[in-house]
Amino acid sequence: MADIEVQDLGKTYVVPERDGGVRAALTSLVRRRTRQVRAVAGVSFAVDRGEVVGFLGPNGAGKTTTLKMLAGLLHPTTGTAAVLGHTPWLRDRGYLGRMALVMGNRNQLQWDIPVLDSYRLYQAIFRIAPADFSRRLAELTELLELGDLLRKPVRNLSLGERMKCEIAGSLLHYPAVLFLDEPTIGLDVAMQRRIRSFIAEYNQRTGACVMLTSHYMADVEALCRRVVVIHRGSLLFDGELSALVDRFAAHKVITVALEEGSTIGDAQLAALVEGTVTGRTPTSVTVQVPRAHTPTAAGRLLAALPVVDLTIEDPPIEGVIEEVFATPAEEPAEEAGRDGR
Ligand SMILES: Nc1ncnc2c1ncn2[C@@H]1O[C@H](COP(=O)(O)OP(=O)(O)OP(=O)(O)O)[C@@H](O)[C@H]1O
Repeated sequence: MADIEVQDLGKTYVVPERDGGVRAALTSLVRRRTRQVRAVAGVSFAVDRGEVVGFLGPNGAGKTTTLKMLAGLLHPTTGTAAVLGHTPWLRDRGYLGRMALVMGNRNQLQWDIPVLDSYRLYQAIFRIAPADFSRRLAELTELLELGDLLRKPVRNLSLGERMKCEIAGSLLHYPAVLFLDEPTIGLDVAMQRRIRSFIAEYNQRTGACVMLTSHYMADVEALCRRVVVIHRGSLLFDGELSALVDRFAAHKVITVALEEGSTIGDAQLAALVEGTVTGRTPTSVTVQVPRAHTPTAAGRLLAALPVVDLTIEDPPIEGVIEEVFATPAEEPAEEAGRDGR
C-alpha cells in the first residue's frame, strides 16, 4: 500500500471581497461579498514508502494548499486522502506523531528562546523518550553540523542556520512522512547543497517518504526521480523527471567543436540546420534544434564540417519546466496518468 494516497482532492477558498474606500467598508459590514478561489481542483496521486517526489508548479499552482491538506492543517472541499492510513485533517495523534511539515518561509521554532529549549518542547509534545531524544539529537547535530547553534536564540541565527535548526526540530520525532515546502528558499548554494544531501540521507536511513516543493531545479534533480506537476490546481504530469523532459522539451541542444583554425558562419549553419544558435566560441558552436530534427541536424553537421567533437543534450531542466507551465492547464485527464511506473 502507498504511504500517501490522494483521490480527487480539491480546495476552494472563500475570500471576502470589497472595493476600496470608507463607503465600501461600511457597506461590507451589512452586506458581505465573497469570491471563491479554486486553489486545488481535484488532484489524484499516490506516493510509495521510501519515495522522494518533487511537487512542482508555478506560483499559485496549489502546491502549498495540497501539502497543508496532507499535513492536516486544512480541510479539503472535495476528495479524500490517506497518509500512512490516516485521514490527515482528522488530526489524530497517531498521525501527527508520524509526519512533519517544514515550510521554508515560516518559523516553527520559538523566536526568543534557545533552539534546544524548543526541541525540548517538541520532546514533550511528541513524548520522545529521553534516550531516543539524546540519540536523535546527536545524530541530527552531526549530520546538519548544528554545534553551537542549539544554544542560541532563534532570532540570532542566520537564515541558513535557522533552516537547519527548523529541519532538525521537525525530524526529532522521526516522521515516516515528510512534507517539505521550499526548504532551501533564500539559502546560499553551499547551504542548499548541505540541506539536499541531508534530506537524501534521512530518506535512505529511515525509509521515510518525502514530498518536496522547490523552485530550485537543482534540488529536484538531486533528490527526485519522480515529479508531480500541478498547474492552476490541476495535475499536469506525474512520472519520472526524465519522462517529463521527453514529453515537454521541444528542443535538444547540439554542440559541435571544430578542428583548430576552422570556423562556421551563420549563413552556412542556417543552411545545414533549422535551429537557434545559443553559444559560440572561435572553434565551437551550440545550436538549439527542434527535437524531431536532431538526428538529421547532427548528421548534416558531421558530414559538412571538420568536427572533432559533437554532443547532443537535453535543454536545462529550468527551461523544460517553463515549457511545461506554458502548456494550458486544461489538458485531457489521461495526460495526468503516471508515466514510467
Ligand atoms: N488562505 C487563502 N485564502 C484565499 N486564497 C488562498 C489562500 N491560500 C492560497 N490561496 C490562493 O490559492 C491559490 C494556490 O495557492 P498556493 O499557496 O497553494 O500555491 P503554491 O503553488 O504553493 O504557490 P507558491 O509557489 O507561490 O508558494 C493561489 O491563487 C492563492 O492566491
